[in-house]
Amino acid sequence: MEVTGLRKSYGGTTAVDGVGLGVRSGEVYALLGPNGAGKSTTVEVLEGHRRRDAGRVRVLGEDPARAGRAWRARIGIVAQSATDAGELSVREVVRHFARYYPDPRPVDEVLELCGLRDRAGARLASLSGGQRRRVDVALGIVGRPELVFLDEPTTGFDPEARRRFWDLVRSLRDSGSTVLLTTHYLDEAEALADRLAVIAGGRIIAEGTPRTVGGRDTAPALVRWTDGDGEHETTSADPAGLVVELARRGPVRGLAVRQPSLEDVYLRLIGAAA
Ligand SMILES: Nc1ncnc2c1ncn2[C@@H]1O[C@H](COP(=O)(O)OP(=O)(O)OP(=O)(O)O)[C@@H](O)[C@H]1O
Repeated sequence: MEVTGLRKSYGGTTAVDGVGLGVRSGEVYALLGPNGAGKSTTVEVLEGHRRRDAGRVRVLGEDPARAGRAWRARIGIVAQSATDAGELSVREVVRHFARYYPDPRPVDEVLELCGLRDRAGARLASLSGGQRRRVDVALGIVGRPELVFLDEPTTGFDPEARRRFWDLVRSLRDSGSTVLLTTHYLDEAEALADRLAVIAGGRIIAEGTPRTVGGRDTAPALVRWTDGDGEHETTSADPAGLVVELARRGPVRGLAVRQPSLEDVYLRLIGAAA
């Protein structure tokens, strides 16, 4: 995916204000940002579901605004709003969607991958919120997509379901799919993303790997220790040097060195952009 100068307004509200990004084939790319930052609008333009006001967009070599059925069969979408087909069973709805694609995954494989095998015969209306969300994911991957859009896919998942879903995303990547993920869970971005971008006010304010974004790898570290004078805590741009110095001074207990977490960096970036 290649995006430059993407803009979109709704009436007087500027939702996306000059976004540029590139997603390489086979990577998991996460878009992070607060509510209303412009993530879904960006994703919807890339999916071909929303018209843009300006900018150049290429997805799998085509402009989503003009791409046809064959292009659509190569992408999978898990949108924010849930599927509504309450009277059908889980298996029926997955089988139904599989018919839209030229080379679908076997229905049982999809149910297994999404942790829905035990609920295959249940009507959608009888599922819990998290189980419904898994059906959305199942419908997004049944077509064996080259590119998968996951817009806040694990909202409402319990911790075990979230871990299973992470395994599913990794197996999608291992099978060669490219994944664009939006999420509010920073641990999810850290666990899954090869690269990520932070978006605020319709602009990308930082981009990098989970380890390096926003200067995370070079930011001062928090160092805590206890010695004969009591407990101490300080930030240091040279934590290794500080630790050597502390060891030279005398016995130290409870030594901990903590680099900023992705959440620390994210909150700093968002705060600076506000
Ligand atoms: N259909 C619409 N009509 C009018 N304004 C809209 C519409 N969709 C989004 N907006 C506005 O555009 C801005 C960006 O919204 P968008 O849904 O892209 O943000 P988001 O980053 O996906 O937020 P969230 O994390 O809450 O899903 C917001 O100010 C929102 O109110």
